[in-house]
Amino acid sequence: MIESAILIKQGAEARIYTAPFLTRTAIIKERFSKTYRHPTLDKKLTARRVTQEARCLFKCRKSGVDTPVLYFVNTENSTICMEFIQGMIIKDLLISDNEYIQNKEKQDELAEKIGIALAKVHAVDVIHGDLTTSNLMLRESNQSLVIIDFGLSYVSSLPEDKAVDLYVLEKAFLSTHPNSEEMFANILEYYQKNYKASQGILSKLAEVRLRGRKRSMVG
Ligand SMILES: Nc1ncnc2c1ncn2[C@@H]1O[C@H](COP(=O)(O)OP(=O)(O)OP(=O)(O)O)[C@@H](O)[C@H]1O
Repeated sequence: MIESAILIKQGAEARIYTAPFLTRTAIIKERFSKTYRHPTLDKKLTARRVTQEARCLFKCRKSGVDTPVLYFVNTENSTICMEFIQGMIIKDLLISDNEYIQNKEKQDELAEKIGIALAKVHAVDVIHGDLTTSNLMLRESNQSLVIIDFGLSYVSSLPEDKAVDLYVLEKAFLSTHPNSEEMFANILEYYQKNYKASQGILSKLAEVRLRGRKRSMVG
């Protein structure tokens, strides 16, 4: 890792650093090896994951979703270098910013941005894989909604996969932000308005919810 990099997060799968990049600040995400895996297999799987994350990030950005700009990828040392987003994490906004907690109009504005961004992601068949309010940010400069952390992303055109993506976000919303049912319903409304193929996905979402409820009753 470059000398001036500062470790900001040590996760289960990756370390996240900030580091200077030309005249800017970059985020460097370094995946580390899993010691329980055979070294050759591990190297191959880690390289595949790094490539997949970079591909999905790039695919979304190319189609008009605001994501960090991809600076470079190095599969040899399993790192992705990308733009550092100056802004607020949506989870923090909804937990500690009174403007958002109390103002329905502000929440609706945010729901529209999230719904439109998700519609664009799914329209190019990217499944984010880890949609939570921690992986959504608002850019400080222009208040644009930015999607981060494509670490579990993959490409699929299946309505079922898109529905599960939405379900994961719904679960995250309802478990992290009390009384956010209306806001999440608005997100889905904007998603639907901005994505022609959404009908089948929303029907699948109803099925996925039902399965989730049955599972939690058994468990
Ligand atoms: N491009 C970015 N700009 C600004 N901050 C970022 C960026 N990428 C990541 N971060 C910060 O680092 C944190 C961890 O990044 P990321 O979610 O990509 O890693 P992770 O280890 O996969 O985390 P998680 O456990 O949430 O899956 C984010 O929650 C965010 O605070």
